[in-house]
Amino acid sequence: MSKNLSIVNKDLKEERDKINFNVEEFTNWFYGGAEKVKEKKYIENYFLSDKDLNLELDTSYLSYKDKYEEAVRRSIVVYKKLYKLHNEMGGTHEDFVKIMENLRFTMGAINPEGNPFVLHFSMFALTIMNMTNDEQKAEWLPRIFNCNILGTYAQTELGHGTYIQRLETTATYDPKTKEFTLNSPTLTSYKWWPGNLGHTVDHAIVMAQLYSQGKCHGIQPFIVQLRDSETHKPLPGIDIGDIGNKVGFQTVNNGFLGFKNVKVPYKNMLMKNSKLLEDGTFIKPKNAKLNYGTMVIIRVHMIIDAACRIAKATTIALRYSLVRRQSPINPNEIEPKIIEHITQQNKIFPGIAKAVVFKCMADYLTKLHLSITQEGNTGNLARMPELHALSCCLKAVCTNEDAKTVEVCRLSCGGHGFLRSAGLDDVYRNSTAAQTYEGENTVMLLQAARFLIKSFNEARNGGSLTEGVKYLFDFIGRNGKREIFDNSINGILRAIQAAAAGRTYIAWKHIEDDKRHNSIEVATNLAGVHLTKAAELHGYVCLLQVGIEEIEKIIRNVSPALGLVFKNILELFAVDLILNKIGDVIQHVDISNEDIEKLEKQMETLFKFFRTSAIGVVDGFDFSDPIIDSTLGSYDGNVYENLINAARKSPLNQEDVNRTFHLYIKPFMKSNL
Ligand SMILES: CCCCC/C=C\C/C=C\C/C=C\C/C=C\CCCC(=O)SCCNC(=O)CCNC(=O)[C@H](O)C(C)(C)COP(=O)(O)OP(=O)(O)OC[C@H]1O[C@@H](n2cnc3c(N)ncnc32)[C@H](O)[C@@H]1OP(=O)(O)O
Ligand SMILES: Cc1cc2nc3c(=O)[nH]c(=O)nc-3n(C[C@H](O)[C@H](O)[C@H](O)COP(=O)(O)OP(=O)(O)OC[C@H]3O[C@@H](n4cnc5c(N)ncnc54)[C@H](O)[C@@H]3O)c2cc1C
Repeated sequence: MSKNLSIVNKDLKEERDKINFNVEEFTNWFYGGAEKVKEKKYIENYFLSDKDLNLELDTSYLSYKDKYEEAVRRSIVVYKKLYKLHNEMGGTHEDFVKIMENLRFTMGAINPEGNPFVLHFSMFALTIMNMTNDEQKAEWLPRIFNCNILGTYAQTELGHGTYIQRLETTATYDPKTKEFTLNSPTLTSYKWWPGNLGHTVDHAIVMAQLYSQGKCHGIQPFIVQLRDSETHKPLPGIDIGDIGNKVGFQTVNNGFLGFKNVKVPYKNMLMKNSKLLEDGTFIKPKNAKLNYGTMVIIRVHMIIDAACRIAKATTIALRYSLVRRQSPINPNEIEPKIIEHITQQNKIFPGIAKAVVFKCMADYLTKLHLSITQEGNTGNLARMPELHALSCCLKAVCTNEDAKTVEVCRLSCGGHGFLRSAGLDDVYRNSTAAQTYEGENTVMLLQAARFLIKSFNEARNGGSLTEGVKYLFDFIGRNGKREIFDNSINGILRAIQAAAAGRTYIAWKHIEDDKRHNSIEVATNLAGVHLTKAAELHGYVCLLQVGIEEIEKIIRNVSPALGLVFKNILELFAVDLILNKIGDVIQHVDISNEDIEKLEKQMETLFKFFRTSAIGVVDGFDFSDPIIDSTLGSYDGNVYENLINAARKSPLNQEDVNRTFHLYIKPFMKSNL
């Protein structure tokens, strides 16, 4: 990639000269303030400038094993520096969090196919922080923080990932020895998928069915040592390894794990929620789903990951579209920048708007999570179901949109988008992995739909509803009449709400009708397609509603010029959404053909306005070149130079003639067949 940032492609420079708002002001909003931006830049540079990382090496050309080993090596360089920087900054917990938050994105540039330690610093540490009692915290947290032990979160098994109630790993308690014995009674009970498990970590949180006093007490978390701390050899009774090549995440070292009579001490069961007395008496938690808490936290975090992947992909696609020229629009004119083709705008602009609205949602959900967790810490668990439903719903809707948008961005780059050097393939692979991990998206939508159906029943019976689903009252209040469409942002919101409520009603009615001949469970299964559609529409309602509220606040706090850009972005998001969901809207909203045509025209007007702001917004996402890591999306826009330079680095181009010519091709050509 070209290094000389001063020589910016002239087409791109011309675009930047026309930006009519303060890009830095946008960046400050995106990262939560000028101070945070400064920190981000400092931390990013602190790590990425380290020559020991050897970022010049294009790891995509390495073998599976070499990729893993290089990812481990680079990660250790980073983590050593992390502790050095942490000390320099003052060594507080807040400092550590600051560095980790920024490292999340920087790590993507260092290990593009995944981080072999990611589970240690996320799900392993979080589970120990949130599900242990005070003695356990004192014992484990310092060792985790100092990396004296490394861990992962081992829940999924060969036979079960979704329906975790049926996990088969057993932990049987013996009050005489005060130990649990862990076993994998079947092949399908082998742990399968946990990240970093294969060869990297030596500990794991293992989710296993607890047996005590002859009874099964459901799945509980245990801290289990898997490998010897000196030799790293698997401990007796542990069968462990890597699960092999995958669609992506090649360096995450996802693993398998089987237990044969592995002894675990009493104190290693995480006891914040469920408790087991030393004599083997089990004490139920206040809510059995408290043991699912780590999954909820990660689902909340996944919304900002989705926003950032979209931001990265649209940055690449837009910068490329502003320097690539092809196909004259008027036959006698010069070839335009491909962004002038309106279909190209339609591919990229709504994606940029999604990144912004998802970021608003991520901020909202993070605050909600914090406040509901604080309530939980005082023993009030009333809002747990709401948080669960919302995090499931948005995890699914945002990662589905993320994968779709990233793929559209790749397509918008034509042939060059298919090159690895374009930088879109790892983003896509990470997006598509996110559709499955931390709860498969259909399953997540069905969880959200459970909440919607409950709320619908509540609304019909005149009960009370949480804020986010109050629109169900409006639907019921209309008594079968359709919502009348009006072409304003709030009109669009009401239309999507009517579509979501209408689809919830269809699903509800489907269940009620089927219940006459079937059990409620069978009836619910038969309504599944409607339920997922209802949950998806509900997710869009939440996004638009939060988008409207947050962007109104932003507009009050930023300069008028940037305010106009935010207004434009919000409208883009809303109009794109309603046009994409028009089939659902027509079913429940009185909307005419003229209204739809007006919306389509409005979209064109919005594109026209956004045409000049778009580059400012993607520059404002502030991904530095090493983070973008793209021949098509670098800041200087010197796409063609970048492409040829990257091609020259192909291992095949390091010699004029490849040995296969003499070995196979020449003899074949001379053989006269
Ligand atoms: C530059 C750009 C770069 C940007 C990117 C940057 C970084 C990204 C990089 C890396 C990514 C980071 C992380 C590393 C990657 C991967 C890690 C992956 C880790 C995993 O992949 S780790 C395994 C996750 N594995 C799952 O995710 C399993 C899914 N499966 C379940 O989650 C459950 O199994 C469920 C819920 C389907 C059924 O569970 P069940 O059978 O026990 O429950 P049941 O259906 O009976 O429901 C009974 C009642 O409980 C309620 N309920 C349920 N859950 C609740 C909760 N949590 N809170 C409150 N209530 C809850 C229900 O709502 C219902 O309520 P009601 O009855 O009132 O309706
Ligand atoms: C990259 C990656 C990293 C991962 N990391 C970890 C990790 O660190 N630790 C860990 O423990 N796990 C991890 N996992 C496992 C992951 O959490 C599970 O794969 C995921 O929860 C889906 O479960 P499953 O594989 O059992 O899918 P399944 O549930 O078998 O899904 C298969 C199909 O069945 C459908 N289906 C299943 N149940 C229902 C239902 N109730 N209603 C309707 N349809 C249904 C699904 O929609 C899907 O179409 C990871 C997975 C991936 C891909």
